[in-house]
Amino acid sequence: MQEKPNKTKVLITGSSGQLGQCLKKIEKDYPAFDIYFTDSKTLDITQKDQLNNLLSEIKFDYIINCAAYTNVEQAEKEPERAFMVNAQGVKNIAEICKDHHVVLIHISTDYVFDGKKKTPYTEEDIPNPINVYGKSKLEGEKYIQEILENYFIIRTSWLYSEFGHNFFKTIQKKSKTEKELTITTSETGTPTNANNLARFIFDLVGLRTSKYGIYHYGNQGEATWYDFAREILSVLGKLDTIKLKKTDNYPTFAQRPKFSILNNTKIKKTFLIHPIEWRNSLKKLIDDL
Ligand SMILES: NC(=O)C1=CN([C@@H]2O[C@H](COP(=O)(O)OP(=O)(O)OC[C@H]3O[C@@H](n4cnc5c(N)ncnc54)[C@H](OP(=O)(O)O)[C@@H]3O)[C@@H](O)[C@H]2O)C=CC1
Ligand SMILES: Cc1cn([C@H]2C[C@H](O)[C@@H](COP(=O)(O)OP(=O)(O)O[C@H]3O[C@@H](C)C(=O)[C@@H](O)[C@H]3O)O2)c(=O)[nH]c1=O
Repeated sequence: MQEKPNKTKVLITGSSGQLGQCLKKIEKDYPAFDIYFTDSKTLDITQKDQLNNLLSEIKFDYIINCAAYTNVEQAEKEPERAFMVNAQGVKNIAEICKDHHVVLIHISTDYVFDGKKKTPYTEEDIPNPINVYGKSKLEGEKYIQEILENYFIIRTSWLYSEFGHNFFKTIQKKSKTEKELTITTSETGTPTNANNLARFIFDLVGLRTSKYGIYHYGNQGEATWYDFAREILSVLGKLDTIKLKKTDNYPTFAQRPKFSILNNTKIKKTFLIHPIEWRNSLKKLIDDL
C-alpha cells in the first residue's frame, strides 16, 4: 500500500458491511485523511498476525472497527463464532492498537443492556446483555477497557441505511412482495441512520481529540419496531397498499431488550453535536434514494 505523508492515517475494518459502506460513501469529504478500507477477506480481525503485518507496515493514527458478527438470531445457534469476532477479534485489535500506539474507535450496541430500565440508558448504567450477540459485544468492550486508554467505544442502536442488511431494507423488500406485515410493539429503541453515525465518526477523527471513553450515539426520539415499519411504509407511500398488524409476540430465537433507548446527552455536550430526529433522518434517506 502506498502511504501519503502528512495525512491522518485511518484503517477501517469490516468495511464491506453497512457502516463501512456509509464511511466509504463520504470518504471524499475528508481529503485530510488517508483511509485504508479492509474487509473480512483482506483483513480478518480474528487473525492477529494479519493485523500485526499491516500495522508493522503502515503507521496508522486511528483504527475504526466496523467488523462484527451482527446476526442476532444466528448468534444464538453459533455463539462461538459470535464471540470469536466480537470478543477475540476485538481483543486482537485492542492489543495491536496498544503495541502500535493507535487510537481505536469501536462500535458497540444498545443490546449490551437488559432493557429493564424505563428511562434512556446512560454510559454509567451497568450492562447486562440478554442474548449471545449482546454478550459477545460486551466482552469486546471489556477487552478494550482493560487493554487500552486511548479508545472511543461508541454504542449505537437500530442502525439502518441503504446498505447491507437492516430492518429498513427488510421492510422495503417485504413491501414489494407481501400484502400484510406483522411487526412487534414489544421493543422500544431509536432507529439510527448509519450515514449520520458515519459522519460523526469521521468528524471525531478530524477533531483529534483525547476525550476518550464510552459514548452513546443515536438519532433523537424513540420508536417501537412497529412505529419504525409504519414510518418506513408511510414515507415510501405504501401504507395504503399493505396491511400492517401489531403483535406483542413475534417469534424469535434471540431475546431482545424491551427498552434500549440510549441517552446521548454526553456525546452531544462533549462534541457539541445535534443528532437529528429519527423520522427526519429516515425521510431524508428515502428522499435521496
Ligand atoms: N446493524 C445494527 O443495527 C447495529 C450495529 N451495531 C454495531 O455497529 C457495527 C457495524 O455494524 P454493521 O455495519 O451494521 O454490520 P454489518 O454486519 O453490516 O458489517 C459487519 C462487517 O464485519 C465483517 N466481518 C465479520 N467478521 C469479520 C472478521 N473476522 N474480520 C473482518 N471483518 C469481519 C463482515 O464481513 P462478512 O460479511 O464478509 O462476514 C461485515 O462486512 C458493528 O460493530 C455492530 O455490532 C451497533 C448497533 C446497531
Ligand atoms: C422482519 C420482522 C422483524 N420483527 C421483529 C423481530 C425483532 O424483535 C425486531 C427487530 O428485528 P431484526 O431482527 O430486523 O433486528 P435486530 O437484528 O434485532 O436488530 C439489532 O441488530 C443488532 C446488530 C443491533 O446491534 C441492534 O441495535 C439492533 O439493530 O422486529 C417483526 O416483528 N416483524 C418482522 O417482519
